[in-house]
This record gives sequence, C-alpha cells and structure tokens, in this order.
Amino acid sequence: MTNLTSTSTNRVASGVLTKYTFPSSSLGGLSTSVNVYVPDSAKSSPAPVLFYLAGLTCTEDTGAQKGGLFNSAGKEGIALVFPDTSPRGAGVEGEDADWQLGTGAGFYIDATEAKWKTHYNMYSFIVDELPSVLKAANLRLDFSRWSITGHSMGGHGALSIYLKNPALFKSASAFAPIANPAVVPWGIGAFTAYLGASAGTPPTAWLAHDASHLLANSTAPKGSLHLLVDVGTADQFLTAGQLTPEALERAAEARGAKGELELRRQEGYDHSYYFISTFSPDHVAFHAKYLKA
Ligand SMILES: N[C@@H](CCC(=O)N[C@@H](CS)C(=O)NCC(=O)O)C(=O)O
Repeated sequence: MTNLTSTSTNRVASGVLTKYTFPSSSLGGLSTSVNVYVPDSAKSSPAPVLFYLAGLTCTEDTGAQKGGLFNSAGKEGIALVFPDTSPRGAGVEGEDADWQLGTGAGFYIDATEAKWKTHYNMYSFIVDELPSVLKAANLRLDFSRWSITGHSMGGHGALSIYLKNPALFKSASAFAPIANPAVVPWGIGAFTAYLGASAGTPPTAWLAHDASHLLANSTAPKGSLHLLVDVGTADQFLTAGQLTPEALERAAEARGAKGELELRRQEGYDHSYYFISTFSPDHVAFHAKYLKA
C-alpha cells in the first residue's frame, strides 16, 4: 500500500521523472513533495538510488530542473530522488522571515527546540521515512545500493548523513558543502535555532551533525569511506567563509586514511547551478563505481 499521490510525470533522458506528494509524519503530518527519476533499466532490474539534497531557498524541483544529472544517471541506470529542503507551511513563528532559517532551510537535522521540533525533522525524513515510503510504493528502487549527494546546505546534509550512517550508503559527494557548520555563520544560526545553545564549544549536539567533526572521529574501517567534493574558487560563499572545505581536508588528515576524500577546487566556478551542472556527470560516475561494484 502506498500513500504517494503522483502529481506530474515527464519523460527525461532514458527514464521517467515523477513528482509525488504524501503526508509526512516526520514533518508533523504536512504534505511534502519529492521528485523521483526511474531509469528504464529498472524495468528489468531494480535500480540503485542516488539522493540529491538541495541548498538554501531550494525545493524538490531545483536540482531536478537545473542539476544536469539525468543523462548520466540514465546511462548508468541509477535512480535519482530529489526531496524538498524543509517542511512547508508549518506555521512556526518567523519561519518565513529569513532565507537562512525555517522554510527552505531545514538543514537535514531533527530539531530539538520546542518551537521547531514538531515539523522540522528533515534528518529522520531523509534517512528513515522517505526510503520506507518509496520502498512501500514498489518503484523498483534498490535501497541496498544507496548513495547521497547535495549542494551547499544539501552538501552538509549529504556528508553528515553519510558519515553518521556509513553502512547505509555506498558513497557520498557534495558541491560546495557547508563543511564545518558548527563554526560558520550559516550553521551557527540554524543549529542555535533548531538544536539550542547547549553545553560545549561548539555544543556537542551540533558536532553530531558536523561533517568535519564526524569525519575526523569516524570509527568506520580505514579506507572504507568514499567521498567526492567539488568547490568553485569563485564561490561567493567560499569567500564569505561559509564553506571552509579546508576543515574537511584537515579532518581527513586527522583520520589518517589515505584516499577516502577527493576534494577538488574548480578554478573560476561560483556557487550556482552552472557550477553544479558542469560537474554533476562526474559525481554520477563517481557514485556509479560504488553503486554498481
Ligand atoms: N537568496 C540568496 C542566495 C541563495 C542561494 O544562493 N541559494 C543556493 C543554495 S545555498 C541555491 O542553490 N539557490 C537556488 C538556485 O541557484 O537556483 C541570496 O540572495 O544571496
């Protein structure tokens, strides 16, 4: 039995993109939308799955419409899942006042602060609820072969979700991720609101969602992690100190497992979807290596 309602369907590359809506229990019962691309190859054999987590201000459509992922995913026989970036219409006071918090800015964590915690549970939504809803719908997706990627806030989501659950995923990648959110303005703002300012500097509850902290302290067998990260050198948020890819490099060094992280600085590219769509075929190829091993 499925509780998914299909609201649109488009043929794209060698597959079909369908938008579904369903009431999400993680999001306090609110309706959420998700775009799911199923390659034609899934008809003969269930497809491995790549999640794409979008950034601040984005929706389930942004990565689908502008990410340039379909041709390579179709060729590799990989399904793509594009979730929304937050609950919509939760009615939390102030949720629409600032593009860096609330609507469009769920940060892929479960809020613990009273004001937000009924609806803002994007971590549970991505890791537990959405896969189980999609499995129940029999879309011919093979979640035993699952990888995750994302951009900016979604890059933080992809890396931190992977590093918290390395056994669930084959690989993770990111475009211009917020690599060390516990110490940069975007992360501090969101984590203070959603998780509160508890003890510790930074608070321990924040570090549990910080990719650089998680990588440095990972107990995954050395050599078992597979991470690709691209950052443009002309990215305005890199310059503003929001992304700090060097923190991820230091974390990889501290962990001391060679070859787990490939971090590429792409000369002249900015934070936009022109950058993402340039390198997204590389990311699909990277994930294909592990999803189809
Ligand atoms: N609204 C922000 C920019 C927000 C922004 O750049 N968002 C990124 C993610 S962090 C994005 O992907 N935007 C959607 C798009 O480029 O289509 C501003 O005015 O500075």
